[in-house]
Amino acid sequence: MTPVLDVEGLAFAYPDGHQALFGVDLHVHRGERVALLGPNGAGKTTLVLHLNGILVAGAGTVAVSGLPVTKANIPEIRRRVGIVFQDPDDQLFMGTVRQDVAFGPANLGLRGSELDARVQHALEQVGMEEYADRPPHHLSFGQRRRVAVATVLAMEPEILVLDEPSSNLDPASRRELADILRSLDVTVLMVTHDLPYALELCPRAVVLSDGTVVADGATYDVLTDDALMRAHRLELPFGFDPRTVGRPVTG
Ligand SMILES: Nc1ncnc2c1ncn2[C@@H]1O[C@H](COP(=O)(O)OP(=O)(O)OP(=O)(O)O)[C@@H](O)[C@H]1O
Repeated sequence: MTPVLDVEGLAFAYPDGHQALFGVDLHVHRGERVALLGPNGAGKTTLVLHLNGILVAGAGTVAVSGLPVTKANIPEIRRRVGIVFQDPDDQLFMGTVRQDVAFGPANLGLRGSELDARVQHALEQVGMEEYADRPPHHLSFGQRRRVAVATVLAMEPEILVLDEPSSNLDPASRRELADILRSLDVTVLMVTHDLPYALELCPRAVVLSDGTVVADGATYDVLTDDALMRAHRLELPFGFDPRTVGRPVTG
């Protein structure tokens, strides 16, 4: 089966010459939830920005369900790969929640009842249907993050990429978002420094360090590999022990 995400030998240097990625390989299959871990400056954001063509590979290839990420394919790639950025305010700019969620599918040409149904479904998936007519800037941060997820889900992406989805959420909102993400029938790639969240949500973790994949395996195995964790500046929160929590439940 073709992986939904196929990254092969991806290397990239920024225009100032800083080499951020060195031959990264990453293959993700449909329905997987994968945590992308690594210390500050490891290259996680740089990798993610290649997945929908914001950055273009210096060397190597990126393909989504077999379609290469190239300039010519960018409109279709952006439909297939939805990125939820860390700050929801980067993604919400219309007068109402409904308008924000409708923006992407309307750009794809959806109209009328088809568009309404798409918006309604996306809002239901994140439990925000009651807020459809509210201005996004009147919502709490956690509610805005959920709406940002809905704007991406409304595009019916093949891969949902989330950058630090648990940041700035209170414990209840954090858990609610985890429940939402678990309930979705979509492939998830989640960049996070929140290692308990990675363990809770993602059966698989990939560790990037200095632009290279240094580990790719079961999240539990990664987080309990003390030497690996120390070598790549990955620290569990005080008092958190994966051994007492166990492995994430699949599905
Ligand atoms: N526009 C840029 N120009 C030059 N170098 C950059 C640019 N953006 C990022 N870098 C460098 O590329 C490397 C990888 O950065 P990147 O933001 O991808 O890391 P990250 O793993 O996402 O880090 P963090 O966890 O802090 O968000 C870093 O050394 C960073 O300083």
